[in-house]
Amino acid sequence: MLTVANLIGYIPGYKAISMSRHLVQSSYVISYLENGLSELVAFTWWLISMSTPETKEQCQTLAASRTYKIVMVRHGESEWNKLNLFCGWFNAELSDRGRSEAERAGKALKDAGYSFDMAFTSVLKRANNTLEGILQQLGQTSTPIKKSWRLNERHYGGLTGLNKADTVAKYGEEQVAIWRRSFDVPPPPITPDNQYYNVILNDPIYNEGPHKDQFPMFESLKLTIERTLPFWYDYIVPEIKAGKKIIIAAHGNSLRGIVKHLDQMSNEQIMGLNLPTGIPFYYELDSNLKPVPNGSLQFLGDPETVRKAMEEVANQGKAKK
Ligand SMILES: O=C(O)[C@@H](CO)OP(=O)(O)O
Repeated sequence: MLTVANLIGYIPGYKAISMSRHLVQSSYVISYLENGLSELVAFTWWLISMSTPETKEQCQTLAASRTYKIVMVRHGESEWNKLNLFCGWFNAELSDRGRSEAERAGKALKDAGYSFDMAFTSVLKRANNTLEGILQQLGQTSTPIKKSWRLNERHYGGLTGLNKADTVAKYGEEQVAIWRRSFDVPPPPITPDNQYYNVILNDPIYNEGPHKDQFPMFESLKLTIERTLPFWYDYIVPEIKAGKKIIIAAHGNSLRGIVKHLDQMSNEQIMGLNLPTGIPFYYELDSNLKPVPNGSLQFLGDPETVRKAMEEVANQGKAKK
């Protein structure tokens, strides 16, 4: 009788499948999928392999022991970081230092042996150009890139364009710290008299969303997470689970949202985290996308450089000396 099993058994290269049940393991399915052979054949094979309780258990054990490494990087220094201005959704350029940071990040990733199948970034050019700089160093400029406003920096509302140290002088360090790092206290909304109101609202980078009716006028970290996590689940998680090696080039606060989620940090814990510009970090996640032991937030940089760079970001919200 011509069954699917027999049929597969007669396809050269797949004969072994029907000869030995021991060979039927999910790792073979994964490797065949990764090698680009017919997904249909691999899927049929998987269906057959799942038909015995032992192999089903083997599959489950193998799947559960699989880990995933993902890399994230905050963009290099922007022109507005350099001027110490609240930037948010304004589309600032990278500074010269920012471009060098991107180049250095790419070199560090190359030296550590990284390569990527897929990249994610915001619609803001400081993150896009950082990613391009990294991919250039890796010799991987044809890596598919998915951009989304959901990975943007938080919208800094009425603070957009203000100097951080001047804002400290006017409102005090404590208030500025609350605006910058509290979990759910938003900055005041941006209003039409702000010179960047129309520049941001009518920027063609937002043609694909968000819709004008839902365009944010301010965002706390909580609100930022509420629009970043749907993108994480809908677009990033499926690629991670498909075994793709991914990099996310985004922003201080959109990445703090992802870090908070992955590490299940409390609202208080996340307040203390300042991500440095242009220093890549990675996570190693288990099959439930929870960090494995020692798998959370590992920077690719020497600890002293990372510490100083984090301190520099924290100090942007302090009074001028
Ligand atoms: O101004 C901004 O958009 C962000 C990041 O540059 O600043 P902060 O570190 O104050 O959240």
